[in-house]
Amino acid sequence: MSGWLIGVVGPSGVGKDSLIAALAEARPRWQVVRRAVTREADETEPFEPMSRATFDRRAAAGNFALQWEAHGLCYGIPSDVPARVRAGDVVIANLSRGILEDALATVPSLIVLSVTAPADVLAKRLGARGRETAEDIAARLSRPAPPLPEGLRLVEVDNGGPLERSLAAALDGLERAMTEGHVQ
Ligand SMILES: Nc1ncnc2c1ncn2[C@@H]1O[C@H](COP(=O)(O)OP(=O)(O)O)[C@@H](O)[C@H]1O
Ligand SMILES: O=P(O)(O)OC[C@H]1O[C@H](OP(=O)(O)OP(=O)(O)O)[C@H](O)[C@@H]1O
Repeated sequence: MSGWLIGVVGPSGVGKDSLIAALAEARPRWQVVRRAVTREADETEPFEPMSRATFDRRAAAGNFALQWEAHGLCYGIPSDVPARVRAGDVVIANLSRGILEDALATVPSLIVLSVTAPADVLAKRLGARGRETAEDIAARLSRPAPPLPEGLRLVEVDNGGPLERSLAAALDGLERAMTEGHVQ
């Protein structure tokens, strides 16, 4: 039986990486994708940091199943992800809303976990996270939200409240979507 790709999307600061870490702790068999990102390593997310030149070389060599640019950075999802999902693994990745059509074409057993929170909460969280400058935070907050494509298996979670509540809602929605997906 095929596994699943859980694509976690939502605006900067909404809590995608926090929710991904909580999901992985709650479901130890679910595997978190280590993205390639053209940014210095930091504590917010376990990604593979690399230069733009290395990223471009890896992309040309076919090392990414999905790739995109946002916030002046390049992001890549390793090329083994589709095979891992076909082999039955449940794999979680922090994705851009702009590449979901590509993601669905690449991994048909995709479930999108869309995370939301009010704008004032996002601003406060990005400030507290302290990864970006004030200027970068303003740019992230003013970036228009790419629309979600039609026809996705979609689970929506409001992370405006405590993370534990969002985790419970996400687990419930994701496990329902997995059960429904497999009986179709
Ligand atoms: N439910 C929550 N309540 C309070 N703070 C949160 C919650 N979810 C995330 N945070 C905090 O908000 C900041 C941004 O979260 P993060 O997971 O990095 O978001 P994203 O990956 O979507 O940019 C972090 O400092 C994180 O600890
Ligand atoms: O097209 P969008 O849906 O707006 O998403 C664009 C990018 O923003 C997030 O990046 P990143 O992980 O660098 O930032 P974040 O942790 O602050 O969300 C997300 O993971 C995407 O890579």
